[in-house]
Amino acid sequence: MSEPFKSGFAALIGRPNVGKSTLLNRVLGQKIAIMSDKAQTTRNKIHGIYTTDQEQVVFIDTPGIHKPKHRLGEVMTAMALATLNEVDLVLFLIDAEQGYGKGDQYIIDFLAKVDSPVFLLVNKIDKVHPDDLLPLIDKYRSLYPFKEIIPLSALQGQNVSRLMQQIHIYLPEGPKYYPEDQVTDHPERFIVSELIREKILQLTRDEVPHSIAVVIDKMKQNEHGHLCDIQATIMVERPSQKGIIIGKGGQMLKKVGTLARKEIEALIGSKVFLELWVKVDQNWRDKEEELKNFGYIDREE
Ligand SMILES: Nc1nc2c(ncn2[C@@H]2O[C@H](COP(=O)(O)OP(=O)(O)OP(=O)(O)O)[C@@H](O)[C@H]2O)c(=O)[nH]1
Repeated sequence: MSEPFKSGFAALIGRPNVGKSTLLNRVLGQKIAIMSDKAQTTRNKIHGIYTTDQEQVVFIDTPGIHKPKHRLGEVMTAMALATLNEVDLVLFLIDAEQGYGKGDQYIIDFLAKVDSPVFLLVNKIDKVHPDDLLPLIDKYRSLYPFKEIIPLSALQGQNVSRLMQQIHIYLPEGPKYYPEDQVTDHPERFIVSELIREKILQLTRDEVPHSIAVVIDKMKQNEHGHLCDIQATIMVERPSQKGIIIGKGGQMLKKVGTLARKEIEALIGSKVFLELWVKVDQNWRDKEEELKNFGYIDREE
């Protein structure tokens, strides 16, 4: 007799930069979540969907949990907590090289309020000596009753299949929530805005903080589906940031546009006409209305 089909939702949490997007991409085998070596690139939840003959795991890539510094931070933190209590499994990712830090204690305090089973995933083991790994694991084990502790490397792939085996064990019996060829339920618009944001962060290095947002004003395919017309606004907090993003003679914005356009074309499979604008709006992060516009708060609330 064949095993029953299992399915469920797994939330990926951890401090910024521990490798959540890298792990999600490794498991799903393609670029869905946005990767960057900078903190806080993933703002919204991204559902990555992993389907085999035996199971379907819907991954929720929550934004890095951290002490809120402004209104946006509070909203993100509240969203993350709500998510953790809804899911079947919480995957708490840490960076083996960075070791234990205050940010992790903050998350562990959160976990005390969560009923879902929690795995500790010790990532980036390719960067540490095995002798340093055991004391680190002992330290975390003393802080929280993790159901499983799995050292792995999201980048190189070590132990990722073991992680998937353990996830399977903990999943409840359930239906296929999504068709098996679907890997994300996120609207293309969101992925497009994240791709543009990623390019800006990559090209401007540390000159532009993470306080930028990209809003897609228009995204329309022409009748024959050969060309997609996209207009997007990059929101910054200060005129100096606007200057950096536009660059000398518009060079930087042009570069951002070219790189983003190529990836968007690959994503949607048609030619893209991309127009970018930059707008200064001080303290947009603190404005409730703006948060709603960006989709961080439900309009119904
Ligand atoms: N050496 C090594 N580097 C890794 C590993 N996993 C992730 N990284 C690197 O760590 C950096 C951050 O990875 P991300 O996947 O963007 O981290 P994240 O947790 O999604 O970050 P946020 O979106 O900011 O929360 C990138 O430069 C990755 O290449 C790993 O297993 N080994």
